[in-house]
Amino acid sequence: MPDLSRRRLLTGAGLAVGAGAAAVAGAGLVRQPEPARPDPAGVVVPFYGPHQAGIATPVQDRLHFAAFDLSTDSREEVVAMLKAWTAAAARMTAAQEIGGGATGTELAPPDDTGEAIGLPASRLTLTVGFGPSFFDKLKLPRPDLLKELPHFPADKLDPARSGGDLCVQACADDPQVAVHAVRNLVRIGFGTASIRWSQLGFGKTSSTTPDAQTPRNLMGFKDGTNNIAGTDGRKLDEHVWVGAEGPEWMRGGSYLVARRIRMHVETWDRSSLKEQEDVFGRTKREGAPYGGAREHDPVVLDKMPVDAHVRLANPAALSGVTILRRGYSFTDGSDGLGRLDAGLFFLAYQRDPEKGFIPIQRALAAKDALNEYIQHVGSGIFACPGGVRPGSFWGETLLA
Ligand SMILES: C=CC1=C(C)c2cc3[nH]c(cc4nc(cc5[nH]c(cc1n2)c(C)c5CCC(=O)O)C(CCC(=O)O)=C4C)c(C)c3C=C
Ligand SMILES: [Fe+2]
Repeated sequence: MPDLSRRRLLTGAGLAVGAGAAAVAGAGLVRQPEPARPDPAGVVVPFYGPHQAGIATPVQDRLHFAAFDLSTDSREEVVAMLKAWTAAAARMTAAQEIGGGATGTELAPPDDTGEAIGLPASRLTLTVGFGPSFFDKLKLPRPDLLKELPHFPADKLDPARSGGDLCVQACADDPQVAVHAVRNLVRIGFGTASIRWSQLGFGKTSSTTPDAQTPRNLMGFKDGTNNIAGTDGRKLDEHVWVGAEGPEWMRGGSYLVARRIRMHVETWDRSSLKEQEDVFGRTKREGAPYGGAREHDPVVLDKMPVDAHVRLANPAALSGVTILRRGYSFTDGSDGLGRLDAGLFFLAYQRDPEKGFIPIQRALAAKDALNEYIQHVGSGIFACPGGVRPGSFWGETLLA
């Protein structure tokens, strides 16, 4: 017998589908989340807080990232959708079914699609961002720092995998939980926003937990060694969280750059170990920087080849420029030419893209030895607002 939280109630998520999200908000029917239930397995990441979860949160194993386009220029409809999304997100991240649940009445489609019934929260986080076109479509003032990214040499961006008015980053330790969350947000958004492109990811390629073992990317190298730790409040404040310089709704938020980077793994696999290590300036097995013996030994730039990836991207080479990386590997089948469509879905959070991704990518695009083996094929930039308080909704201070 389902508990009270799973019984059918008249709710925002249910009404948003078909009747339109605006009707939900107007009628004030968005149900607030229930008090958190005991979490013996420690798998619930709190949804509310000064920052959105999913940025400094220890990186989960799986990703489902989705970029959406608005199908309306009505602010009221977008507000209604964001209210319904927020209410659903608060429930899904606590392993609660949304709306009237997955098995409400026989006579209507269930509010919750049901594939997460019985699954733990799996550390699900849902993080929302607004792209530059969101502001243009809704005639809202765009934050000064949210500009379309410049073109970088060798970019081969596919418009069908780039841009988007909004994005949702769903991360969880169980892929079914992440996919369920995005699917249900898509369903709620029907008529207001639709998916433009999406990306599944696995095998996190960046760690934000320095004590944990550093994960490896599909080139076989440890990735995330020199990253900002999610516990390093000073560095997060300096490089990731927007402060008083931003519009109020962005305080405690961050700018997200997403890049779908294809790896030519077949070419890579035919290169010598020496060539592979020279490309990064680190050893393959240990991940030690050239000139050092252990993974976390200090990076000494002039011990590395001049075009080594790490030498070019290290803050010491770029007047201190630092980002928080949160990428995932992907393998999306093959390309019809006998090659895997595999690579890195690169996600980076920063306080200011002009002092983060952009200068690093300019340096890498100009002379990174890695360029022979990769190609940037998708791109997006999004302003992720600060955290959500109980009773508020994603972007409230921007839109309300
Ligand atoms: C614009 C930013 C970056 C892009 C794009 C990027 C792509 C990319 N990186 C790897 C693999 C590794 N990157 C490593 C370090 C590293 N990379 C960036 C930035 C971008 N990478 C930074 C800022 C750093 C840290 C540099 C430092 O401070 O020393 C490493 C080494 C291990 C580590 O520190 O994480 C690897 C390996 C790939 C495969 C890739 C594109 C497909
Ligand atoms: Fe890198």
